[in-house]
Amino acid sequence: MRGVGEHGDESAQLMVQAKALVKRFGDTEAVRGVDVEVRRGEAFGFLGPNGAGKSSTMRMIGCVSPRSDGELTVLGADPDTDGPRIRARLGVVPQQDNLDGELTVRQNLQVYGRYFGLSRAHVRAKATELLDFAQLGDRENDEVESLSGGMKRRLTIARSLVNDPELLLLDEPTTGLDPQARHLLWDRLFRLKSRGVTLIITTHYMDEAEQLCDRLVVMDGGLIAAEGSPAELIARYSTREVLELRFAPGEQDGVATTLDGIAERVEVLPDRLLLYTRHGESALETAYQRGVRPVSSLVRRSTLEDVFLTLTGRTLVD
Ligand SMILES: Nc1ncnc2c1ncn2[C@@H]1O[C@H](COP(=O)(O)OP(=O)(O)OP(=O)(O)O)[C@@H](O)[C@H]1O
Repeated sequence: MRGVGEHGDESAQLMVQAKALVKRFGDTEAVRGVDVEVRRGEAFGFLGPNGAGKSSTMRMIGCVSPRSDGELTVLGADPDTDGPRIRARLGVVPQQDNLDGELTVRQNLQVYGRYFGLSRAHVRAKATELLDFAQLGDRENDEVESLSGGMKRRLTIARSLVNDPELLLLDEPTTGLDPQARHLLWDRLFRLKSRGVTLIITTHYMDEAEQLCDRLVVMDGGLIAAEGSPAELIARYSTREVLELRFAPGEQDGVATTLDGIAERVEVLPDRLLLYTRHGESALETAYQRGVRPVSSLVRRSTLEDVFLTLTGRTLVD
C-alpha cells in the first residue's frame, strides 16, 4: 500500500482527504457532500448536534462503512480497496464502549493486541505501557465492570493504541462523563497529540472542540457550515464579547426592540437575550439607560456555541 510517509510532497502530510463525500441510508442522506483535509499531527474536529452526520463521516474514514459517493483517501489509500490495511494503522474509539465486561482491565488490552498478531511478550509489555498511560495501573486485575465511566473510556482509548496507530479516531469521546473525568481524558489526548498522533474527534461539546482541536468543521444537516481554527471561527462569525440578559417571566417580550442598535446583533432565545458586541459592559450600561431591567446579566467572551448559533440559528445543546 502506498501511503503517508512514503512521499516527500505536501499531499503525503494529508492523513485524510475527502471530496464531495456522501453517505446515504436509503432515502436519508446523512452526509451530503463533505470536503475535508486532515494534516499529519493535528487534532481535527467535527463539531455539530446529534444527527449532523459526524458519526457517519467518521465511520467512512474508519473504513467500516463504505461511501455512497465522492472521494476519500485515508493514510494515502482508498478505503474501498485497502480497508483492512488502513484499519491496521488506525486507532478507533467508538461512541459506545465495547470493552469485554467479563475480562480484567489488563486482559482487555492483551486480547485486543493478539487480534493484531502481536507476540505474547510484545502484547504484555504494550499492555503495561498502556495501563500506565491510561492511569489504570492499580486496576489492572479488576473486572472492567467495576470501573467508572471515565476509567472505561480511558481503557477504550488505551486499547485503541495497542497497534501504535498514526491516526486516532474518537467518536464523541467524553459524552456522558462528569467534568473531572472529561478533564482527565482531555489530558490523555493532549499527551497523545504531543507525541505526534493525529487525532480526529467528533463532539457536540463546543468547549471540547475549543480545548482540543487545532482545526475543525462545524457540521449541520450532513453539510459543513464552516471550517477553521476555533479562534478563526469565533473571529469570523461572532464578536469579541457577548452580553447575556435574563428577565423575569413574561418580561423579555419587546426588549430586543428597545435594545436596537446597541449591539452588532441580538439573538432572542427562549430563556435569554444575547447581545453580540465588542464591549459587553458598555452595552449593558446603554441598556440600563434605556430602562431595560434584567434580573441577571453576564458579559462573557464568544465561544463556538455562538458561532454555531450564528451559522444555524440554533443552539448546539439538545
Ligand atoms: N445505519 C443507519 N441507518 C439509517 N439512518 C442512519 C444510520 N446511521 C445514521 N443514520 C441517520 O443519518 C443521520 C446522521 O447520523 P449520524 O449518526 O451520522 O449523526 P451524528 O452527527 O454523528 O449524530 P450522533 O451524535 O447522534 O451520532 C441521522 O439522521 C441518522 O438518523
